[in-house]
This record gives sequence, structure tokens and C-alpha cells, in this order.
Amino acid sequence: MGEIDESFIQSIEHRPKSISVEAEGIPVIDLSALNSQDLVVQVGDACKNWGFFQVINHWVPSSCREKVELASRAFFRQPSEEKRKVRRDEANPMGFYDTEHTKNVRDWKQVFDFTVENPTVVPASHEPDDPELQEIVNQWPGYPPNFREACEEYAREIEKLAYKLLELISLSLGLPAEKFNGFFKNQTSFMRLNSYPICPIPHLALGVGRHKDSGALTVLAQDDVGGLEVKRKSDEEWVQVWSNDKYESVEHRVTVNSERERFSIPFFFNPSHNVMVEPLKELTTKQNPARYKPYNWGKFHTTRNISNFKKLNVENIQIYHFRI
Ligand SMILES: O=C(O)CCC(=O)C(=O)O
Ligand SMILES: [Fe+2]
Repeated sequence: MGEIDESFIQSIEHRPKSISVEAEGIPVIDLSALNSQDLVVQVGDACKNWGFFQVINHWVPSSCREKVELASRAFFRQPSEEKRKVRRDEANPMGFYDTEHTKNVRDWKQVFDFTVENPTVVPASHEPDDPELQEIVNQWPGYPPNFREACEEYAREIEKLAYKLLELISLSLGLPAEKFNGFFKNQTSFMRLNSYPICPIPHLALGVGRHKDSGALTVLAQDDVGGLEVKRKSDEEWVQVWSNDKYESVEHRVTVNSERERFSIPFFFNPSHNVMVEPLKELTTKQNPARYKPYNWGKFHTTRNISNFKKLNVENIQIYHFRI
């Protein structure tokens, strides 16, 4: 194994397949389509049958996206000592980080996280009875000089797109367009710049191990390198709970390669910390009762972050733990 840290090595059943199969028919949704009812049907079908879809004509200016990509590349290209100046730690979960573990195996990646609201209010601890709150404040590197501006501008654009998608999802569930919007006042959303360096052992490691994103919606931009693998079917976790399993959560992972580094930028659209996530009354009946107990988003997310932080020998908290 030479000098490669063993913590990166996936167990045999989770290693990437040598040949990846490109799925056909992944929904591509044109957001500029004039027939809005048709758009809602397309989003509903995509959520039910796939759990993810590509959007085109989404109004996010390409100049804004290019600016953040260049800033991201410039930041990650720096030596580790520079990046570590804005390292995330136990006190501040935002910033640079290169030792994330997914399902207890280390990911072959480096990240830089920042919250969309600055500051963002979250629970001070994962302890269920601890009411204390804390403010998370973003850390910004000095290089490249326009890094903060590029990140903040891009986040605002993606936030608009996320609201648009949320409204389409709500309509597709037969609910009013703005049904979910209130949950996002004082949102805990954050954006992540991902860098997946060239990997000498791409058959043994993963950029991100299999997982389900725990937030509301993830809006992801990626470059042309490829590597995202999605298990077909469904949507994100809170939609799964709120829709009472009508839209399920989708598992995905990222493979790496030995030729090109890859960059991606997910936006994790998350509700306010005090939101209780539970199946919506409108979507439950006597015949189809609630399948989940209510859970507090802030505590759920904080617990998940703690177990992400260290290599623990226990399973991370998952929504199925709240199944009735
Ligand atoms: O890089 C990607 O394509 C996806 C990353 C991802 O799944 C995540 O950060 O949760
Ligand atoms: Fe993910």
C-alpha cells in the first residue's frame, strides 16, 4: 500500500466497480419551459422515480459560476499550511477540512464549507435536553482575494434556484407552492467547495462514500470530470419524511480517478434549527398514517456532524431511526 493511509480503503463490497454504467433517461428539466403545470409533473415524476434530476436554463449566471470555480481551484492549489489557516475544528464547523469520514472510511477529498446566513444559529450541542444555541461565523481565506465575494454571490444565486425547486416540489405533492418556505427562515443551509485530488488507488477508495444527504434539497454543480454515482430512485431526506415516503431519499457516492482532479459545489438547502421534521398532515390519512416520529432538525444535524467528525465505531444517525 506504500504510503497511503489505510483509513481510505473501502471494504470489498463498497469499492467502485471497474466499469461504470451510465444510466439512460436521467431527467433533464428545462426550467424556462412555458407550461408550468407540465414542469410540476416533470419534477414530481423525477422525484418519485429517480430522486435527482438535472436542470437547464436555470438563470444562474455562468459568469458567477465560473468565478466561484476559479476561486475554488486557486484556494485548493495552495499548500496545506495555507489552507489550514482556515481549518474547521470542534468550535467552528465551517472552513477547510480534509479528513472527513463517511460511514467510518476516510473520503479522498478536501472541502471548504461556509454557511449561507452569516452568522447561522444552531444548537450548541447534540444533547436533546440542552436548549443552548450558538452562532456559527464563516472563516474566509485571504487568498484568492475575491474568494469571499465569489462564494457569497454564487450562494445567493443558488439559493434563488433552491427556492424555485422547493416550490415545484411542493406543487408536485399537491401542496401550495410556498408550503415549505417558512421552514427556511433562519435557514441552516451551507455550501461546500469539494476538491477530489488525483488518486493513486481509485479502485480502493472513494471521493465520498455512499450516503444520503440529510438536508432538504441539494443543488450540485460539477465539472466535466465525472464520478458521481447515484442509486436510482427518490429525493432528499426531509422530503422523504415530510412526504411520508412518497418521495424517498437517494443514496449516492463519488468515485475518484488517477488522471484528473475533480471539483464540485453542492448547496445543502437546510431548514431552520428549530424546525420539527414530521410527515405533513396533508399527506397522511387513516389508511396511510405517519411513518415517522417528529424530529428536531437542529439536533439531528448537530448529532450527524459530531459523528462525522471522528472515526466512530457506531452508525451515524439516520432518518430511519425515527421510523414508527
Ligand atoms: O461531488 C459530488 O458530486 C457530490 C458530493 C456529495 O455527495 C456531498 O458532498 O454530499
Ligand atoms: Fe451527498
